[in-house]
Amino acid sequence: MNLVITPYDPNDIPNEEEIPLPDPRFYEAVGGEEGFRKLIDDFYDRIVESDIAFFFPQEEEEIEKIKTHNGKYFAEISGGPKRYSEALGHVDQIKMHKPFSINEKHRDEWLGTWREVLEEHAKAIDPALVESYFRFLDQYSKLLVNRPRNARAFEDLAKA
Ligand code: HEM
Repeated sequence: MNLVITPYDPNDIPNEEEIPLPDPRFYEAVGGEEGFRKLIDDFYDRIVESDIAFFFPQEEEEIEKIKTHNGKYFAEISGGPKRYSEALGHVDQIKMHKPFSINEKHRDEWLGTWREVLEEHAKAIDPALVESYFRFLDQYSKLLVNRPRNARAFEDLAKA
């Protein structure tokens, strides 16, 4: 499987409506509810150990909530049940991510973490399905970068 992180270019941001959703067969291919939950568990377990851990709560209980809540979103976009939108309606993810100052390095780390998870758990799946999921994340994450790369990071300011 070929999971490509395309470079972030502030002058070439995709239109949200034009980003193709992942192939809806991805959810079942990865093992439905149980299989998908394993992906999500592994993703957030790695995130809290990653270079972007500072964005996320560290308490076990809070991470559990995030796994359950955010997992519904990622399952839904992959062809799973529409539990996220049933609970919340339409959520503007760009607005939702505004409180977090995300730069392109953070995006790389976030996508790199997903790539590790997929390479580990989705080895046996049709690569085209996995690639369609990753391509969505790669494109959509460009909309969530909201801070220039060379801006002083919050974590640096906190250290100063
Ligand atoms: C670019 C790197 C990204 C960073 C650093 C990031 C960071 C965060 C943080 C800190 C939160 C709040 C804590 C939490 O609930 O998890 C969050 C929530 C969330 N993120 Fe991201 N995110 C990124 C990319 C994405 C992408 C590409 C998507 C979707 C394709 C996404 C979907 C979500 C969702 C669904 C939530 C929960 C929103 C809600 O409260 O309902 N994130 N993200």
